[in-house]
Amino acid sequence: MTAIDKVRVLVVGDSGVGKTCLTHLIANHEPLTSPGWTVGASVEVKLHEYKEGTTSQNTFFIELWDVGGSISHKNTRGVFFNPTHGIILVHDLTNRKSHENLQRWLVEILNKDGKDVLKGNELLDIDPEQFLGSTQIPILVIGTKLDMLDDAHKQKILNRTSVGSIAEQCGADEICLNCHEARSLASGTTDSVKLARFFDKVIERKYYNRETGRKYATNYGGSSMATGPFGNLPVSGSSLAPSLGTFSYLTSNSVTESLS
Ligand SMILES: Nc1nc2c(ncn2[C@@H]2O[C@H](COP(=O)(O)OP(=O)(O)OP(=O)(O)O)[C@@H](O)[C@H]2O)c(=O)[nH]1
Repeated sequence: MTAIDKVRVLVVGDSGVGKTCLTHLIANHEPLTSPGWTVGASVEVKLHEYKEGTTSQNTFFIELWDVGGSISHKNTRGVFFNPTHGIILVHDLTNRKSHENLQRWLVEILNKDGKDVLKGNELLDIDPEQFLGSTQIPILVIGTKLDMLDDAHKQKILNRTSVGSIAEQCGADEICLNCHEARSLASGTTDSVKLARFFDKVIERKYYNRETGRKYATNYGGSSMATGPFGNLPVSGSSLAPSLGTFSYLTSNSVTESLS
């Protein structure tokens, strides 16, 4: 019998940047071309192999919380931010403003009352490195709609360094992709490796002792139940692969919590 630990990753960014398409691609390995507008938050779940191929390999649930980006829900979406074990900051490569706004998203998540960094509605000049220092929450920056750039612009983006970008300021990796293309995150690609490394970091921060590298003990009540993303779920234990069938509704259907 087995129990599977979970981490909660927020997927945030302005409305329309492609968070729902991206979340679907990460969780299902296939594109979603006609997403609905997200009201509140929708959750997709995937199984991730921590440090795959090493002696430390272990299976975890990753909950991907796709938080609706509409400004009209700004005052209420804070309910989705706790706890936060990792953050995926999403921007649209064809919309520079959506990249500039990522700093606001960080402020909103990490400093919910905006104290010291917001003056009225204006963002004061903050240093994300210092701002993040105490939290050490792993961050990944993803630029979407790569397919909508002309070749010259695409090359420029793919060849640019992260100097001065929010990714550099946060010490984060950066991925640029087309969410409508399954191959964008196909296993073995550089971007899929970056994504796996990010999930490993999130898991490590929550479940592993930094000094010893050992996993903290987790204590579950029933040995025939796994703590699933939305509560306890029966697990067949002898092999993980068959149990995936039991969980398939979690990965194929989104759960939407409406705030309105
Ligand atoms: N061409 C192209 N279109 C994309 C890509 N990613 C998303 N889109 C499109 O962008 C639009 C918005 O995508 P969503 O995933 O709903 O965006 P969102 O960030 O979840 O939006 P909210 O729910 O309002 O927060 C949809 O029409 C998507 O099909 C991409 O990589 N390339």
